[in-house]
Amino acid sequence: MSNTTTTIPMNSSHTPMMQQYLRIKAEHADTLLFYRMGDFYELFYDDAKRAAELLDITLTNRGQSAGQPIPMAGVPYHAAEGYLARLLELGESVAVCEQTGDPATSKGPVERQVVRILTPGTLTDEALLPAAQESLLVAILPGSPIGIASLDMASGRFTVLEVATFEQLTAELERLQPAEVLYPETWDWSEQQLNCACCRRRPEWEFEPVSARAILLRQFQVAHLDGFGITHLTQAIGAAGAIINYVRMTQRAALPHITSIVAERHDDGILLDAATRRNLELVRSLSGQKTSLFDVINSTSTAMGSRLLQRWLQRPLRDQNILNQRYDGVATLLQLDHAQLHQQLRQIGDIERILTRIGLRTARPRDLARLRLALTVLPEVQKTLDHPSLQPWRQGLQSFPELADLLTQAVVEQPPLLIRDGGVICDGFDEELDEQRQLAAGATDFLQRIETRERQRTGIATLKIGFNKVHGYYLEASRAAQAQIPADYQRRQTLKNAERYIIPELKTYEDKVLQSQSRALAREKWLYEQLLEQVAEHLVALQKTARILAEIDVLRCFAEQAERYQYSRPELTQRIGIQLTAARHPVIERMQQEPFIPNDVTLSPTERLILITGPNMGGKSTYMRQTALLTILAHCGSFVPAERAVFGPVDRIFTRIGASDDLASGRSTFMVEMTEAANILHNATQYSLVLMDEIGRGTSTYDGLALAWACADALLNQNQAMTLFATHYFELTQTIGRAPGAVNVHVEAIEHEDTIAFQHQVKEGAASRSFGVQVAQLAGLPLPVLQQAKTYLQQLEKTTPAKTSAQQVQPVETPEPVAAPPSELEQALQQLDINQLTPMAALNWLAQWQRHLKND
Ligand SMILES: Nc1ncnc2c1ncn2[C@@H]1O[C@H](COP(=O)(O)OP(=O)(O)OP(=O)(O)O)[C@@H](O)[C@H]1O
Repeated sequence: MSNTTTTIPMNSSHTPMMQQYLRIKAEHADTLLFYRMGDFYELFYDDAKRAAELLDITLTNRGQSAGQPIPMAGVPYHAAEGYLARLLELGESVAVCEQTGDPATSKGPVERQVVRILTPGTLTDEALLPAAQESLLVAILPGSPIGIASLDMASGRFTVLEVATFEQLTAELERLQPAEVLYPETWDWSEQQLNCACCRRRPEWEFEPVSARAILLRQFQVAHLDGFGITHLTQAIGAAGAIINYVRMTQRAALPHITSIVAERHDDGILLDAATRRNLELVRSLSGQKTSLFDVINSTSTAMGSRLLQRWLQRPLRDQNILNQRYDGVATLLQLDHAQLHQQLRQIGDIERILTRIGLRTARPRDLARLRLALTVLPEVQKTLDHPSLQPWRQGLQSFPELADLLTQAVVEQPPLLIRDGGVICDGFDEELDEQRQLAAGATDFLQRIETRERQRTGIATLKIGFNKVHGYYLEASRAAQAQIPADYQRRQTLKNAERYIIPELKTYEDKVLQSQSRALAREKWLYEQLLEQVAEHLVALQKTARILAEIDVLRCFAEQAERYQYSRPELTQRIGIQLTAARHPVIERMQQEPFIPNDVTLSPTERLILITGPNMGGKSTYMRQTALLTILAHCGSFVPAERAVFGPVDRIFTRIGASDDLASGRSTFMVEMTEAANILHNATQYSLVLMDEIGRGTSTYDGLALAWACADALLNQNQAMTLFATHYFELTQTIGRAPGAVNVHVEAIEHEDTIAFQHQVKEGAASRSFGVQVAQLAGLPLPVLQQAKTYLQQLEKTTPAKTSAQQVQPVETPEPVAAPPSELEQALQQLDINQLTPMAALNWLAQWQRHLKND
């Protein structure tokens, strides 16, 4: 965010223009001011220095004012969009100040006004917005509860929710990834805490719930907010009011495209905390490469579909009815010609954002041409979707034949970029426009006749009529033809090789041409505005259609993925648990050359903690992550990469994966690890899926082991969560791994002549060792170091056998809740039916056991 404090004294010794500039700048102290001067936007003083630095443009001086040189930098008006886009991407905001007065009639500097303020979270211009991503404006009202409102200005989607804690707020911010955050000025959170490059403190009163309510009532033109189901969300209403206030201030226009507000409940979706979202790389990969879940499954046909897919992945739903409806949709689309639907949707394009620009009356001619194409394709889409299980979507899809006709009649096939240049409205659409155009064209014809006539009169074959802004129409002849110039020609301009002349007749027609041209342009502009008004009358219905099309686009993408990669339809049940048969990791299976080995997962109340051991690189993390990713995919409505997948209710997914220092906030690897673990232990329930990867490894062996043990125990016996627990502490396989409700599994590896081959197959039972040294060898650790490590390992195994055998961990006291697992002998004894036992059989039984124990 910029801090452009202009250090210029306001005094009357400035030139009149600088006085005007400084007056306007004073009202926009914290934004860059683009001040229109002719064909340029100029920036002055500190703004100029900042823009020159950020945009790498030349910093110059524009004379002096008040005895001081004025630093200045400028960008050409026609190329402004590119520069604006860069500034906004850097988190800057820009106030655009245009000339609003008529230079011809102005005394002193022409009148200027700020017509719009562009901020990262309030963009609607196609050129300034990333197509595939939302740019959300979020407002936060801290308190109890915390109110959150978010607006996607470019589509008009406006939502509110309330959360109880700051952790939940952080999780929501991680989900929303706002482009800009507003919060009360008295609140002291930093940009880093808010996870946003552009944070703005706004006056407290803008968040005041009573006046915020009044603002919303006015915006939606309703008497109360009951219809939106948000009446009780006082804090969220405060935040929503602040958003409308801010957007009105920046747009300086009505906001007709914001027609409703939706209340989200924090727990409607599977809750994912901030760390989990990052760790699972749902829509962004940690490395910044294109390998997030979204990247691999996104095959949507429209940008609005791609943005919706990201929203769904960020907020998996819990409502099984909606999910089943989506599965039905995907299953049906699989049967239909979804390639054809893809083609149709591609033609429909990003109408969601076009509609917003129509609402704001900033739509450009090509927006209307694209909307026209979309409306023409719509009946075909309706036909494609004519199927009973697609009714939930098909029903809401309207077609707009009259509007399509209107746009066909009104707008030319390939309109120019801007209405300013004319040529947008079709001939025959409006009589008056036709008349003006004919006049302009007639006069042009006349000019051509003059040209032919004068060529004949003078005998100069190259004589031609031209036009420029300074001299108007002129006759141009080459220097060589000077001798043939008649006496009634008046010389106007001398060029290197030519002379330009006027004759009185030319001037008369010049006026006619210019007048009729400018009248035609004015009429065209007026007609265009009328056209926008007419389309805007259907805005609400069109927006609804756009929303449905975006959903269809995502479901079609799910169908395509399911078909291409053999995904299957998930089954949902009310019984707690997750069962996956032959499940695959949706990202890794596509990224790597080697075939992916599918694995099963069974989580249920009786097998609720799976303790995973095995060598480094064996596939433990992959196994855990794929379970979470499949759960998320299924709860978006997608099919999943597994032969069979059954999900009971899931309320949250927690992960404690990977080790990263959070140096920015001064937390070490171990501290981050423990903070995340604490969050899990406080919040996980029996419906939660918990992934714990090598907890405790950030500290000393015994501390780590003790912590891992205690965490696993709590998850198993207190939280009773569905837990996947990967560890290198083999001791746990003998303790926790044998407790009721827990199972040991291991990933296989085969050791061969000092090296190791990974099977990536998850099997029952515990692994025996880690193969750390062998994996280090694969990683290319120098041979002498490896040999040394092997020697140390042998020594350690002799002197500190605690690392390798279960009995050796006895000194570590078993925590209370873990029942010591019955030994084989105890189990056999329990099962023995004494009443059925003869003395001889009893003796035999004893002897058998003694032999068995001696052999061991
Ligand atoms: N089921 C599988 N099929 C094929 N390849 C797999 C499978 N699982 C894992 N891999 C491959 O093995 C690599 C290592 O897997 P992963 O990171 O899950 O191992 P790990 O056991 O968690 O290792 P560490 O203990 O070092 O963290 C993966 O990047 C992937 O390339």
